Amino acid sequence: MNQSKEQRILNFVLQNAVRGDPCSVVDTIDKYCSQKEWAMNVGNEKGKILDKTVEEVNPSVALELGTYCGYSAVRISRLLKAGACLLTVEFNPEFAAIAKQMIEFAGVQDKVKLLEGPSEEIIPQLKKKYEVDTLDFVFLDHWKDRYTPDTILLQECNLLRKGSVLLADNVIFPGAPDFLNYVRKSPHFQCTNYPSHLEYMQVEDAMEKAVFLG
Ligand SMILES: O=C(NC/C=C/[C@H]1O[C@@H](n2cnc(C(F)(F)F)c2)[C@H](O)[C@@H]1O)c1cc([N+](=O)[O-])cc(O)c1O
Ligand SMILES: [Mg+2]
Repeated sequence: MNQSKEQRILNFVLQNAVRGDPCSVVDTIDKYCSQKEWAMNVGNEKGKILDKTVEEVNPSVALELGTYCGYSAVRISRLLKAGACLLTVEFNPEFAAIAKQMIEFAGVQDKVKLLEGPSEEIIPQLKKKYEVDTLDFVFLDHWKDRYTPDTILLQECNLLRKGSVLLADNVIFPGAPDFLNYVRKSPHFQCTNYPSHLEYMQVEDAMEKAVFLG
């Protein structure tokens, strides 16, 4: 049974990155995916926008939708203060298994909680089952047609507070037009666009920051 691309990415990290060093894990994934096999990690260029936003917010509780191989979970959690945590949601069991190993190799497992399942199931459980009050930061990088329904669901579940920051990947490519429309038209969000490029490619992309106004 030949290996998946995600397994090859993990193996490359296990053999080439420094155990316990999140930066080396992030750099090693970027090296593999820029030189050997493209993969849908947020990448280093948009990753720097993600870093700046996380540092600005300095979240106590962060949520990521779309773990994939764990690249952005490692990237985000390396910046979290002591006692802060990232909840990351992954739907695909194979990807979740890869991400779990990636997170453990990077040594950030104490800051990251990997939740397996669909967002429409997990989001309504965050308060009672995962003891979340409100979310300080949300990174949206899962299926693009889920950005809007999940943003609405987060509001319905009272998981956002005045100042909660949403950051969405890929609002240009592959694109999330209905999400852009929704947050930019809503009186409850203050939006900022950050032009960038698709990971490992010279294709236009952008990230959108949407601050919840309450
Ligand atoms: O399709 C893209 N991303 C979709 C990403 C999808 C990932 O999010 C998971 N998920 C689904 N639901 C949930 C949750 F949380 F809801 F449960 C989590 C999926 O299993 C998958 O691992 C994409 C595509 C390109 N591209 O260039 O084609 C570039 C990118 O940066 C991309 O992010
Ligand atoms: Mg993405």
